[in-house]
Amino acid sequence: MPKFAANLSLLYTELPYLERFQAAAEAGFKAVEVLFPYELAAKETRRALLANGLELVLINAPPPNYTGAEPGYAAIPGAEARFQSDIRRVLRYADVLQPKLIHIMSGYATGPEAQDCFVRNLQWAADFAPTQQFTIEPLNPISQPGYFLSDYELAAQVLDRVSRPNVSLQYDSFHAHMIHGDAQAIWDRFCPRIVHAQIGAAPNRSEPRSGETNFERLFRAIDAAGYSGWVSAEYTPSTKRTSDSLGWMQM
Ligand SMILES: O=C(O)[C@@H](O)C(=O)CO
Ligand SMILES: [Mg+2]
Repeated sequence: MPKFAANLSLLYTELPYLERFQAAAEAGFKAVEVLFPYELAAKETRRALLANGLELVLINAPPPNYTGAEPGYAAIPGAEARFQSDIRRVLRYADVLQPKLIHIMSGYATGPEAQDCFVRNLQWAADFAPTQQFTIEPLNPISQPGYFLSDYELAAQVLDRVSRPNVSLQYDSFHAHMIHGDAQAIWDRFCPRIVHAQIGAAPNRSEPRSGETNFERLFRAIDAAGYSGWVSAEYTPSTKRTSDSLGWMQM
């Protein structure tokens, strides 16, 4: 079975943020991810990680997203200064939190100029922080209309042009299914360049087992690919308590 991590921005939201770490550890998770840990000082999140023996897999850049601001500036021509100052801020958090990965969000944009800008900005971030591993993640246009990185082919093209060893692909079974209609086919095609995976059923983004993706088959394929990264549970539980939604881990 793959190594599962818990996304604490979507799981355990029935609990206050700092209590989610203990709940995840009690459920057996050894690693977590937090999309936007910027509302609290980094040391608060660090304390919660240490107290519960948890590794931090991933945070997102830039802050914030769910509060209604733009989901990134990386592909927006003219916003380079904003992009760079956001990355510097995220790296200050990363100094304290030591996330394995930072997911850089493209923002809303379209066309060849946006792609050129995205490539340049990713190269800048990769060279500015050469020991940090970065990811990009295609998001589906129903959940994120107008988001630049909305396709895995496009992500592969961008990564080829960026050509930096510390910028790679983040796979999300929910988005992959919503974009391309088949999460498994996208895993099979792009797995050699995937350094981080997230899972959620489609189309309703609830726990694996429901929906149109065959997760038993997907987990077998992840193992067969020799993938050694984390597979993060990033879904909205259909149950009141997240702990009641974890049956899929025993598949
Ligand atoms: O899939 C998602 O929505 C996330 O992984 C994300 O980073 C968007 O904020
Ligand atoms: Mg995701």
